[in-house]
Amino acid sequence: MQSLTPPSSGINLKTLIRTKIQSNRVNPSGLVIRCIYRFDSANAAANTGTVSTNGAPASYNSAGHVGSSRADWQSSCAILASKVVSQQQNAEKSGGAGNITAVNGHKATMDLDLVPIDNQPKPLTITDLSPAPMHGAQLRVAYQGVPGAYSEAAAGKAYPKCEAIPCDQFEVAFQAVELWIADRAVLPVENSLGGSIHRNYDLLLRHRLHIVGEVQLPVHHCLLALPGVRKEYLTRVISHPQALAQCELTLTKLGLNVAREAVDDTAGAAEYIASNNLRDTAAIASARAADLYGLQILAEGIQDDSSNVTRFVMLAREPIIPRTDRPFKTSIVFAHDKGTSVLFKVLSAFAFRNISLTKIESRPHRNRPIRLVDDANVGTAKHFEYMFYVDFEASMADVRAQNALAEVQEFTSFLRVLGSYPMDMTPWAPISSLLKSELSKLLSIIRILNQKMDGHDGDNPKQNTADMTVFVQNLLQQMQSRFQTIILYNAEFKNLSTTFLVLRLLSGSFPALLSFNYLVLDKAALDEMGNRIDELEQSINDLRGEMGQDGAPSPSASLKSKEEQKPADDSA
Ligand SMILES: O=C(O)C(=O)C[C@]1(C(=O)O)C=C[C@@H](O)C=C1
Repeated sequence: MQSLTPPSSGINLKTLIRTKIQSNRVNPSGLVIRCIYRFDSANAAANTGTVSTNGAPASYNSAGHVGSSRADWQSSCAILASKVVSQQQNAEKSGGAGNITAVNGHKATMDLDLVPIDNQPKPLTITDLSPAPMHGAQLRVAYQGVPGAYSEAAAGKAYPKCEAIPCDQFEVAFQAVELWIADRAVLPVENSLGGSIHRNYDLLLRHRLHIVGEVQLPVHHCLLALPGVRKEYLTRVISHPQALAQCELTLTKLGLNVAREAVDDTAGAAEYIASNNLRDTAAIASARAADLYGLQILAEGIQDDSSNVTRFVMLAREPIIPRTDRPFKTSIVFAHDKGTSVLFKVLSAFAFRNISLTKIESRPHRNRPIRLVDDANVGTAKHFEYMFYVDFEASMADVRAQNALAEVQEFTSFLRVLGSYPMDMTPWAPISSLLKSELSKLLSIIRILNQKMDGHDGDNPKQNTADMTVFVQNLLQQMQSRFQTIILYNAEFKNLSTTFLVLRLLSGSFPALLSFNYLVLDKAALDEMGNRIDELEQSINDLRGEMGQDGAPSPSASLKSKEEQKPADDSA
């Protein structure tokens, strides 16, 4: 994965490492960084010591803890940074703003009238962690990414009015809390479409923070590009790997069979396009990222499932006191010397007590990834070893949970409670309200278009054709993207009256639009919009059939018949 960090005005990993390399006189091609990791008892035995980035064997110290000084901690983070430096060196060798190999290589000059990105908070980097700043009264919440990332929104949902602190890596967010730079971290652990964010599972084990809460955030992805860029110009789409995975099918449906490239976060992808003036690249990111970095939205709601949700956990230095007066969840991680055969026994400890599991995840047991079982007759079986992460619906204050864990402990060689915390019970945002808001935006676009077509907008009656062309193209692009969103929502939309209303309006508006737009829109765009209307109508008819509704006159039939009546040379 490429790494994008904020504009070069701030101190970042690159500068930290450059300084580090110079002061240590280390040859970059054989960079060896002294690193002491902090690990659990389960990991302590094997994961401490000197790590070599050039593949040289590592040696370990016996303490199994991070060194007591800040310098020790910083050097441990230099591992991340060394990777960044090598990427940067590659980028410098290969050159070209089109490559995302540079770490936040904001070298390209900006000739766009964009929102000044320098006003945005910069992601926290290793150097910012020393010395610890004075604490204000506001809760400081670390998240991974740059402003506009979904993690920032999750931080705001978890802790309204908090001071959200952007961090360039998940690891930095963990460390920020451990070093009292931040009070909490909010990190994604799983998504309903893309699955688990494995890195954070591994980091939960490596660090000593406690899960103190969870938030589930509906993730509504947009396709963003520089103003004026059209889908046809695109040769690649960049985003966080999770976001790329969540939009895979829709991108293909949109005809975007272009290269996909993974970067560190969604908003970072948007920022990168803006900073490097990349006209052949689109980002998958939030509407807020479009606002912040001056990009236009080419398509909205492009996630493959309209109810796309990411679950984030809130982390703190201290656990919260578990309660039983509201729904709680508990997260544990365990391993066993004898491998996976114990899994059934562990899980039955919950089943017998009627405790529901909400999630189970396995990760490689990094200390002992392989277990050899020798059998003189048949040879040697090589089993992979796992750490198991389980979330269950009960509070640690609940005696059922305590008994279940006492039993689990009997079967496992390692068990840790990652946290017992209130479940996110916020009501599900009904899809119809999202759809209604999309429809009302579509309606206002149609109204503006109608005014323009009729020459009633009055603000500039002498507007020349070129201005009008750009204006209408822009509005039609917005309409297309609203259509896309509506179609995605429509599958779940049961109340069809608003949809019919809009279609009727459209059937009134389109003939005028079409007659004008034969001059200003290419045929592909028109066809695409026509197809969308047909698809929408088809799905509405299907639903109406299912619901036994009376047939209203087909809006698109009326659109088509009006279109057929249009004179061939109608270009006014
Ligand atoms: O890149 C972002 O905006 C993030 O906040 C990260 C992240 C993730 O890690 O899954 C969060 C939510 C979305 O699922 C996509 C990306």
